[in-house]
Amino acid sequence: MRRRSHGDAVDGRSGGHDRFAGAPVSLRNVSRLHRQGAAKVPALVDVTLDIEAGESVAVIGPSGSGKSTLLHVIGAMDRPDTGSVVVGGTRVEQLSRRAAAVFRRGVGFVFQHYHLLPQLSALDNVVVPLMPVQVDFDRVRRARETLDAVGLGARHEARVADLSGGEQQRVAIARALVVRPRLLLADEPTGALDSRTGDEVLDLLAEVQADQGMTMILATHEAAVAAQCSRVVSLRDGGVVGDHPLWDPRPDETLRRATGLG
Ligand SMILES: Nc1ncnc2c1ncn2[C@@H]1O[C@H](COP(=O)(O)OP(=O)(O)OP(=O)(O)O)[C@@H](O)[C@H]1O
Repeated sequence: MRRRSHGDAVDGRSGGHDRFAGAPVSLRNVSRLHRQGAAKVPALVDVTLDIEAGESVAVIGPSGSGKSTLLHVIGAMDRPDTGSVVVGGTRVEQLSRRAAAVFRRGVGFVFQHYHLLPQLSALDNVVVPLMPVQVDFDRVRRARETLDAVGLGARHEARVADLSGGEQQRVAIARALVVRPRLLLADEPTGALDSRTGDEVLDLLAEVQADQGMTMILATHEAAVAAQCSRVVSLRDGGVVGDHPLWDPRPDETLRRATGLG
């Protein structure tokens, strides 16, 4: 895996490396029932999970096992029916709508389908998350530096619709990083990419996570993607059925043994 030097900061401050603390994440007995017409679908069932500050955790499981719902309740995009979600000392499930919106501004989200504004430039997309907040720095400068850090130095002014899938995902990662998140949530971040481009995006995510020290939670159903993280949590039918560190220097092997995937 490529590693950037520590002097090559991603966070947009000049003057070298600027690592900041990740947020610990703690879920206690979290359940979430989705309604589908008359039916009730248990998306999360009594999930208890502790993630340390700065950990990188893959959440794996088959389609419908609750991976996205888990990320959504951690990131205040959805609210559990029961249980508690604490992120960096904040009781997320108790936040008002307004407070949840403020909380989300400090979380980096990366989605499978990028969720960018396609008619705007790469630069404008990265500036957008900084617009609602009072800042004492130059937004455009920080956005430019963040795009440079994800390898898009030459594409600032390009319309997102004209970029390749891999470039679009890099813009989405820059958009997530520009707020200097203490928590990065990535939902199938390589799901729409070919394997080579997907590997490059994964390398980038692993690099920024290691450089900046934020907590990262990455949902995937691919063993090779999960192997980029230091711990794998397996979900099935909304419940945690496995939780393994990936300590082996051959993570694919460890993952296969630990989870039966791959
Ligand atoms: N907004 C929603 N309304 C109704 N049902 C939902 C909603 N979101 C998720 N579900 C259901 O909850 C269950 C868990 O879905 P979730 O998307 O969290 O799983 P997943 O593991 O991320 O799946 P995939 O890998 O296919 O994205 C599924 O049965 C899904 O159909």
